[in-house]
Amino acid sequence: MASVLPRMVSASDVARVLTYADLVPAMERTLADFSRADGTVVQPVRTVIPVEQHQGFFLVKPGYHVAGNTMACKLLTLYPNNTDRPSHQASIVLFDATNGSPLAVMDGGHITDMRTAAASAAATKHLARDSPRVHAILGTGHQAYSHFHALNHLYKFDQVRVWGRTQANVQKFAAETGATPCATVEEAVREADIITTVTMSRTPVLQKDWVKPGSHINVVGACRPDWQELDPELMLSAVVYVDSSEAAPKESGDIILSKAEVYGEVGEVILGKKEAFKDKTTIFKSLGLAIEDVVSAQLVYDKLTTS
Ligand SMILES: NC(=O)C1=CN([C@@H]2O[C@H](COP(=O)(O)OP(=O)(O)OC[C@H]3O[C@@H](n4cnc5c(N)ncnc54)[C@H](O)[C@@H]3O)[C@@H](O)[C@H]2O)C=CC1
Ligand SMILES: O=C(O)C1=NCCCC1
Repeated sequence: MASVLPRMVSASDVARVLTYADLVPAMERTLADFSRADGTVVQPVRTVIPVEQHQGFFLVKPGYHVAGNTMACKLLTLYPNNTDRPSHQASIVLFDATNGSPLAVMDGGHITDMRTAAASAAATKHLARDSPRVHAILGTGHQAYSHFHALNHLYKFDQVRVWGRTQANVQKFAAETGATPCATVEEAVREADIITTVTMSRTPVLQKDWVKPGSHINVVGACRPDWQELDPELMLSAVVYVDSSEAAPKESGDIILSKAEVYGEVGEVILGKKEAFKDKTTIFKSLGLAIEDVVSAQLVYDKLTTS
């Protein structure tokens, strides 16, 4: 058979068909499937190549969802100093797992934003106390916007607060979303029920003393072994959940440098294998699973080919 060229899928194609209504339950199932550890998901810890000459990183993330017969690889660059383009740029190649043919080459930026936020929403659903009233977002970049929308999809908050290190960006985010702008992290997180850290910081931005006991914290930034977003005392005082207990001790500076114990994977909580300690302060340390990209890419492809 002659080779067939894969379909090109743009960011606007993705934005047209991908919704949190589909993605939050899909990521909930995917986190659980990953934690089955029975071969349902085949996924190595990602390869990260430092591009030292340009202060960047090149990440390669392949995954195969056996039960879903879905296979893809995300190629992602992380250039924290970019100013004229996004700090994270990605392409996802989706394959037909039956015969190995490439089906599509997709823009991976919007998928990364949305699937990360949907995974945090799924974790929050299982780890946060019921009826949270205040959500505090630290950071004003792509993930700040996607987490604002994904968490709003799940809950009706009385108030969403935002803090960022650049006040102009805080004001812009507030004007665009209706969130309450905050001048300091302490002001943003005071009495918050849910806190989401989505910064590119390499040193802690969130201190233990500012956090209400019993809150839930999604820690989404700091994907390098020497980067942190949280005060080590906060890490040590909370119950720490991760997406992958294989990747976390290799990749998460918040875990490695604080020496915090990982209680379990959020997927194990969803499966009922581990407890959700909702009465305690809970942390979901997200590093991002390749299988989240695989399942999201297949969802986009299915929607585009059936609509
Ligand atoms: N866990 C996961 O699956 C994923 C995690 N991420 C991580 O989430 C974080 C946010 O990603 P994006 O929103 O796409 O990036 P972005 O570049 O769009 O936004 C980064 C934000 O961090 C802020 N920032 C930079 N340095 C800071 C510092 N020293 N202190 C406080 N704030 C600082 C910037 O002002 C900006 O608001 C990054 O750390 C990124 O690597 C991104 C994608 C997936
Ligand atoms: O899974 C991803 O995609 C990412 N994870 C950590 C930060 C870079 C993007």
